Amino acid sequence: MEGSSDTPVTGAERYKAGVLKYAQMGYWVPDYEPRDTDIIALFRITPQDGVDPIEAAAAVAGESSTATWTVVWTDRLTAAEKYRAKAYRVDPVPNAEGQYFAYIAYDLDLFEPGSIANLTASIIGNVFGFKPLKALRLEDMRLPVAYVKTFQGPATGIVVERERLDKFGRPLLGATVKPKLGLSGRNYGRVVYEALKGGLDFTKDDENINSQPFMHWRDRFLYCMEAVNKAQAETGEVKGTYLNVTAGTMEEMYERAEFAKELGSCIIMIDLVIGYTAIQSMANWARKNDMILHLHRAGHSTYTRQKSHGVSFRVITKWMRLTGVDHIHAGTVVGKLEGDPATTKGYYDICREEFNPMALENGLFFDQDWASLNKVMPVASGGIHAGQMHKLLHHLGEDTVFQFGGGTIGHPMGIAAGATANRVALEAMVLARNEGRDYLNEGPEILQAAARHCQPLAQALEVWKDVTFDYTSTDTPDFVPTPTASA
Ligand SMILES: O=C(COP(=O)(O)O)[C@H](O)[C@H](O)COP(=O)(O)O
Ligand SMILES: [Mg+2]
Repeated sequence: MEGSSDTPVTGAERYKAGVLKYAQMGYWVPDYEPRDTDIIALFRITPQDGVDPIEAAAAVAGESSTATWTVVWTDRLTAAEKYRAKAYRVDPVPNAEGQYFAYIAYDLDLFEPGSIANLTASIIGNVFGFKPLKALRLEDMRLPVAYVKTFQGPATGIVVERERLDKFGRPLLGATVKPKLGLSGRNYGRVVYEALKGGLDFTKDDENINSQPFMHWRDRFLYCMEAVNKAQAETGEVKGTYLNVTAGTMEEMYERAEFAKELGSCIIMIDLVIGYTAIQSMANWARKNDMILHLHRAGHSTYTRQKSHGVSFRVITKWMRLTGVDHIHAGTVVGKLEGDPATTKGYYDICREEFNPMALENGLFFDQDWASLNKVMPVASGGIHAGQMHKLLHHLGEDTVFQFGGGTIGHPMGIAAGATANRVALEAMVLARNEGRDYLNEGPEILQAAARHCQPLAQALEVWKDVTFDYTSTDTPDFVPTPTASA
């Protein structure tokens, strides 16, 4: 797409006081070839009626890098041509009238090394409120190796986490303690103990458990670690409970993390709502203290879920791999919360691959090299139960944590029985997979066969047999796989 009024104004005219279109100021460069060191952002733009998509893309490039609404002569005191972000490609979004994909390249020098706060202050700083746009969504980013290498990446990573836990060859199992709020420390610890003793690897605090009047944080930590130690002694397995250290200040979070360490916990937890800088600080702390760091993505759906406006969760996942969390909630596909299968696969690939090739059908618009940063363990959580085990293993693979809150604690015979049902269902499914069976299609029979020798599983299948969450996804990819010649 080109038009004469998009042509950059050059020479003395360019810096004459007044207002030029963003494209004329040099933020639209259709023949630009991004450099290997450029950061590239892909935005979905929905211009206001009558606004030219190219000018809208140039405006986003301008406002997310050096521009303001009018020409400023002080540009001439800088290497302005280098620092200007460059919109270089605008494509209509398939099957979505009025929406366009705009590709924008940013010079590496625009960003402070190792700071998500700085990256986001530019890329999602002012532009989302820009009047000429009806809506704006950051769909994906290509992060150059030169930039990736300025971050520490996951403090522990999947490989070392498995070594510390001494658990291999199967997904890990967890449970969120329920009810979310209100239990006293002693009752809370009892849930943790029963779930771990029953067969789970982990339990976890919910996102909103911090230090409320019904249970102060030190009580929670003390009772939880007593439960972990007892369950470890009785099962001979390493167990963990994600102690949520989320608090109102960094000082308070450090104090809670130190206490978790003092009590011998192998893992702590934070919520996404604490903010990028706090997450990076906690990841540094976790690396220094040999602690696994679990991230609950609390709050993300306020800006990730709608397709036309906000930030895609794939971008948040990329930022989180840089910051250095070891676990991230990434969706279940089959559970109670948003998660289209193809889109969710994109998130899981970002967590676990060394290199992500472009895969438009999974929402991945760029090749992404992770430059040896550790891998993040994706966590599947939210409305899942033992009867879905074949689907979970099929969609989400082996290096993941399956977390059943209600699906453990709601078991008719109690928490330990709920945990046993999940462990037996998982082991039966992994065995079937390892034997080369078509475990996805034969899943229900495999579970029924295992349930003949495991009453807790039989009861779980009976009580939750019809529970599914079949709703239309809001966040779906815009591209379907191109059929191959032989297909
Ligand atoms: O408490 C739960 C799940 O409880 P339950 O297992 O009882 O449904 C978690 O907060 C959600 O999974 C978060 O969602 P997501 O993982 O999508 O961020
Ligand atoms: Mg929760």
